[in-house]
Amino acid sequence: MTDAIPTQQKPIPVTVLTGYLGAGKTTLLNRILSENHGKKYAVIVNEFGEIGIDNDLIVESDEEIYEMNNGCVCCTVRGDLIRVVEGLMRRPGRFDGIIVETTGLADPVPVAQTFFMDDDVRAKTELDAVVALVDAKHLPLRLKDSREAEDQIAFADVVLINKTDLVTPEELAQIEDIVHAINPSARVYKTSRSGVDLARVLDQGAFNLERALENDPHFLDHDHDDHVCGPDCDHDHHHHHAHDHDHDHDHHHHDHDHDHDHHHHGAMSPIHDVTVQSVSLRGGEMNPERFFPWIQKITQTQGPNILRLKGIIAFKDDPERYVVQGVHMIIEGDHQRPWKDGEKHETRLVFIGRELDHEKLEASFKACEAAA
Ligand SMILES: Nc1nc2c(ncn2[C@@H]2O[C@H](COP(=O)(O)OP(=O)(O)OP(=O)(O)O)[C@@H](O)[C@H]2O)c(=O)[nH]1
Repeated sequence: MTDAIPTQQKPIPVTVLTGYLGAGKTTLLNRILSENHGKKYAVIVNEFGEIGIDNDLIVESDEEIYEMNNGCVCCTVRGDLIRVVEGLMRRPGRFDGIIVETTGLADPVPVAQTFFMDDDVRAKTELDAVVALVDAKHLPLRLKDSREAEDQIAFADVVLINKTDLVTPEELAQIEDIVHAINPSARVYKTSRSGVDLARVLDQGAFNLERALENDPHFLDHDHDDHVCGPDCDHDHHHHHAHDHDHDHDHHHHDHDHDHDHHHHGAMSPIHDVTVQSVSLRGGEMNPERFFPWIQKITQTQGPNILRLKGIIAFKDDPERYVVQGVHMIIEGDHQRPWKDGEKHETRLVFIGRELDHEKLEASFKACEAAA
């Protein structure tokens, strides 16, 4: 086309992936990025924990991945999200859709609101569906200790009850009942390893603004947008979460540097559950004979407090990166890919949980180093 007249672009569908820590969001994202569906997605991830492991767990693909900054989802992340989406919109035709993976502790409501509040974003995108992953094994526990888990299900258009391999048919039936009770209108599928026909997740046209407004009459209020979040930020959407201000001082020490213009004083964490904290450990090459017994012992003795652990492990004399991941007492590990030329053989490990003893974890972790 030589004509400079801009054509009206069809709004780009946006899929928001939500679900508690370790429920299977990245596993689903990796399926979307790996399957041969002939479509191109821009992916926006918002991770928790300052040493950026999540990004390393996403499969390598041609897809473009954008990171949102850690921060209070009410303002910092929303500002980031708008900037990223606006950037994408300047390149029409390059993407068939946008996928936003939120952190496991995030409330999906402010993320969804973003697509209605900024006029430019609203004109060019269309919230297609909020997809919630549920860890079938740990849902009963989550409903007891984490408000977010319930909010995520309640707000979803599509719910994947994942990890069906870890529960009995009776337990699974109970989980289904619970999910239906929390959200009677969601489309619900049972999955293992987030294995769902992507036609049931993408391009759903499922997001229902009326339902969102029924649940929260203030869903579209622009007041949310004008609000200047301070340390006492307590937005008036229907979820009231206490904000954690100071759990993790390192929180803003992340590698990428976004140009921020927010109004916080001091560190603001995306964690809405004040009892949850993260411990990030960095080290050199590990001795597998020390590391494996150590991590096993930690998950056995502190499993109930470990909501999530993930790490990229450099073992001495191992040409490949090793990934460990855990949720409570369930832990798995595997080689991921060869270390690249010039890549630093560094070990990074993040624990997210309650009552974690940073000093003890750090000291015992350091004792697993090959050079120790
Ligand atoms: N047994 C079993 N494990 C699963 C299943 N789905 C995912 N996992 C494992 O559970 C762990 C967490 O999966 P992720 O996809 O990273 O979960 P997530 O929701 O992205 O986690 P966060 O980003 O930390 O919130 C990984 O070790 C996965 O391999 C499943 O259906 N069954």
